Amino acid sequence: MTIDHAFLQSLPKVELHLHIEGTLEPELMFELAQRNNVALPFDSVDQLRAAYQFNDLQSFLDLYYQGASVLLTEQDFYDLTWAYLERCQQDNVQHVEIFFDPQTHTDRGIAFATVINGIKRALHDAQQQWQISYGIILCFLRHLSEEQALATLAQAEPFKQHIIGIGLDSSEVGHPPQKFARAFAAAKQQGYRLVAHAGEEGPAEYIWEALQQLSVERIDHGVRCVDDEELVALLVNEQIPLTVCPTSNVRLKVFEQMSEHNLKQLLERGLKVTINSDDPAYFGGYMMENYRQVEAALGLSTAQWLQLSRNAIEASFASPERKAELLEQLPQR
Ligand code: HPA
Ligand SMILES: [Zn+2]
Repeated sequence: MTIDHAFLQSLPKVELHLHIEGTLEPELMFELAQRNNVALPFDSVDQLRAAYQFNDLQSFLDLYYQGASVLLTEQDFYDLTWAYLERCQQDNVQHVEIFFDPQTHTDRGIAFATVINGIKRALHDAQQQWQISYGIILCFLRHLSEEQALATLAQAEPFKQHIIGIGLDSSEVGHPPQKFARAFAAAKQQGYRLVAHAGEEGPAEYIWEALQQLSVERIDHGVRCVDDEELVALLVNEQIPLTVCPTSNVRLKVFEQMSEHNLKQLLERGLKVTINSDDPAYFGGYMMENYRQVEAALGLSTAQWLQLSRNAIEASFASPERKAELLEQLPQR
């Protein structure tokens, strides 16, 4: 049968790779800039959106960190997160594990508490209103030092009950996972679940390092694993989830166009692939748009769509009860 919009919409979705700062739409950025008296180097929403032409990860990160400068108060973080959750509701996303980058904010003098309390309150409200379940994952910025990561981990301590895991993001090449081996060991000892970005622009070797030296349970992106057969075999055998971000990969030129994306190949080789939106305000696609573009370019079967959905539920850090609830919602075909 052909895959139609109604079928994709009906799939119970789980988002495992989403940077909350990457959901800041230009309209909200301008609204917050005005509210907080922050100057933006753009005259209009249209001019800002026109600047979203990226050559690689770094060209995106430069704008992404600049955009975050409008976020000052707890209400700003609430409004940011709430706007994202409204989109989740539209796209039938029922469980989210969102990344936040505390260092982007604490380095500007914003209190850790301001950031996490705003994010947390919006997630709590969405759970009440729409039964969306959630986890919060704190990411270390890998272009900064391991000492700074350890200091951030210490700052997180009073909020530990609100944070399910630790991740690693920002500029990948030149900042291998092993740089954060001690920080991840400390996080593991404190009981956090562990994930890391690896194999987006960086080599397959970084995926090995994330697994062996950081002990992560999931790999964020990971699409470059195909360069190493032994690694692919391990990822398949251990069923280590890859949180793949199709529109992000095309916009950051990891793949020139969606038809060249290796997602279908990864799936056919038995890797535990999931689909995620990464930074949807910058890459032009929330979950349904990612599903739609993948289907249009790669044409997956019904069984493959169900597999992707099942993978995301199983790969999540949701409770066994919640996972069972989500699995029950998969269409029977
Ligand atoms: O895709 C990404 N990669 C690395 N760092 C990031 N920070 C936001 N998005 C990303
Ligand atoms: Zn990411």
